[in-house]
Order: sequence, then C-alpha cells, then structure tokens
Amino acid sequence: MPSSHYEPNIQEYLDFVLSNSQRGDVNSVLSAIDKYASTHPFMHIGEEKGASIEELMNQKPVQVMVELGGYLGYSAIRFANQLPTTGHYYSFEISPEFAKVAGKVIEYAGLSSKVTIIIGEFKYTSKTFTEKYGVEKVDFVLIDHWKDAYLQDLKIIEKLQWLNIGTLVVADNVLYPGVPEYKAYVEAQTERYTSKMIHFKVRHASELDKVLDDALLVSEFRG
Ligand SMILES: C[S@@+](CC[C@H](N)C(=O)[O-])C[C@H]1O[C@@H](n2cnc3c(N)ncnc32)[C@H](O)[C@@H]1O
Repeated sequence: MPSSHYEPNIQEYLDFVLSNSQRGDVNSVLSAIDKYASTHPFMHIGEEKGASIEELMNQKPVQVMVELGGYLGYSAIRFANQLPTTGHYYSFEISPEFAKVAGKVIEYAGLSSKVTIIIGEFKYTSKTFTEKYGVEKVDFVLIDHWKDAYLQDLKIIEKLQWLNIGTLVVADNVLYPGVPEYKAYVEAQTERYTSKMIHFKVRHASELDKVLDDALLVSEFRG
C-alpha cells in the first residue's frame, strides 16, 4: 500500500458485503469482498495472491498465524479459514475504525473464535503480545502493512524470537509499491532465510486502470 493511503467508505463496504453474502459462509463473504474490490479502490491481498498463500499454508502445518495489517478483514477471513480447528489467527491493525468493521465481517463469516484483532501500531502492540495471548512462537507471518515499517517490524519479530525454524515470513507488495530495504535485508541473510519471489500482475487500489508487476517475497526462517 502506498503511504498516501485513501480512506474507504467503510459503511458502504460493510453494507455491501453483508447484503451480498450469507452468514457463516466464508466463501460467499470472500467473493462479496472480491466483488466490492473489483469496482472500488481496495487494499486487500486478493484472490490470486490469496490462493498462493493458501498453497504455502498447505505445505506444512500452521497453528499460529500473524498478520501485520488487517485492514477490513479479508486476509484474516481467508487464511483463518485454512487453519485447523485448534489454530489461531492474530491480525494486527493500527486503525480502530478498520478493526471494528473487520471484526463485524469476521463474526459474520463465523470465524470470531479463530481470529483475534490487535488494535494499535505493531511496534507497540507486539511488545505485550506474548504476555497477553500466551503465544511465544508463530508458524506463519504475513507482512502487509505500511511499507516503511516492514523492515523495522521484521527486526522486532526477530528480537522477540517469534520465529520457529521453518516459519514462513511472507511480505506483500515487494515490487509495487516496493520495499527495497526489506528485500535487501532478507535476501542478504542466506544463512537465516531461504527466500523466493512469487510474481503477479496486479491492479493497484490507487490506479485500477493500470496493470503492474508485483511479488510476494516468501522467506523461510532457518534459525
Ligand atoms: C494493505 S492493508 C492490509 C490488507 C489486508 N491484509 C487484506 O489482505 O485484507 C494495510 C493495513 O495495515 C494497517 N497498518 C499500517 N501500519 C500499521 C502498523 N504499524 N501496525 C498495524 N497496522 C498497520 C493499515 O491501517 C491498513 O489497514
């Protein structure tokens, strides 16, 4: 997401999703959000990248997943739905307004018991995460918040020692808008991370008429 993010009409979004999907039917909720996003500027991970992340999640067991940047609930619904019944999804979101609407959509999709939204800026809320939720290690991290915070917040995650050997850290938008410092840092550490890019052609929320090159950077933590 560019740092000059726009403010969506969150009430219109909520009304649209609730009236175009069925309560408790995750796929219908995701389709309604995708449909809304096809005609409005919207910053969700989307169908194609979403499917790619689901594939990664299916390659090894994921019990605890964390995302930096929850927005209006799409990625939380999509990926929490892939977790086993004993799994849990923690969605960090700085905006209380976005978090409130995300919570409503997650509840409507029937996933409230699997998703916890943590409101506030990650660099602060991360400090009390283990103490509050009893979680010491995470199996999967999705980084999808402000681009200028990617590297700083990965370093916080490293310092807090949340990563298990084998934990996947997946960063979105590494080519557009781009996170060169994050990419250089992770790719330089070949002893600690095995990284690969997955490429996509995307339409960005702020320029829906243009097709752009983007990628997920998938980094497996090696210790
Ligand atoms: C691209 S959107 C996330 C999209 C979401 N993952 C999805 O696929 O539906 C980025 C979100 O990150 C949030 N955000 C930005 N900086 C943050 C920070 N430092 N801590 C927590 N959330 C942050 C923004 O408010 C915004 O909702």
